[in-house]
Amino acid sequence: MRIVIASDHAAVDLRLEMAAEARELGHEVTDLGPAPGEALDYPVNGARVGRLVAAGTYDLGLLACGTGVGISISANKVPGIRAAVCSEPYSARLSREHNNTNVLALGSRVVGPGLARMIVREWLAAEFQGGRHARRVDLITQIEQSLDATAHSDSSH
Ligand SMILES: O=C[C@H](O)[C@H](O)[C@H](O)COP(=O)(O)O
Repeated sequence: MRIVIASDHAAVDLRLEMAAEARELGHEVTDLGPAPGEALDYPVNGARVGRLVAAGTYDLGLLACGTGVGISISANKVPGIRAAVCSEPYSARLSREHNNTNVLALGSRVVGPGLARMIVREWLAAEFQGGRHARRVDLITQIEQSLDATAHSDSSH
């Protein structure tokens, strides 16, 4: 698969580890940086990766910051992005199988390199299961597009 990866300044080493794992698994990986020593605010690269995945330029995105939280929130602001921050492989796998995540975020101050590689491996190997999960992911998309019935009933209060 075509994968785009990026981080902020707090997660350069972890990002390189994640990129290496994806490449070793045979994926085509584009690394947007930043370079070691370069300061970069996490929303910049969260949004960049989100836009590139939402546009279909890449199949999946990998992100990292200190906790994975800020950069995943940033990516999730892009319509069409379902980013999950994970610190163990089970949630990473289920995030693909049930939630059809298209971006995975990890925290460099949360997980070590070995666990990060395992999480990336599990996430990349998993596949969306569809079925009842597709209905729920469609509901998420409707929320994003303000098309869900709940949004209309809320507006009457
Ligand atoms: O969610 C935010 C991330 O964990 C950032 O990596 C973190 O806030 C960066 O902090 P600092 O600039 O103090 O390294």
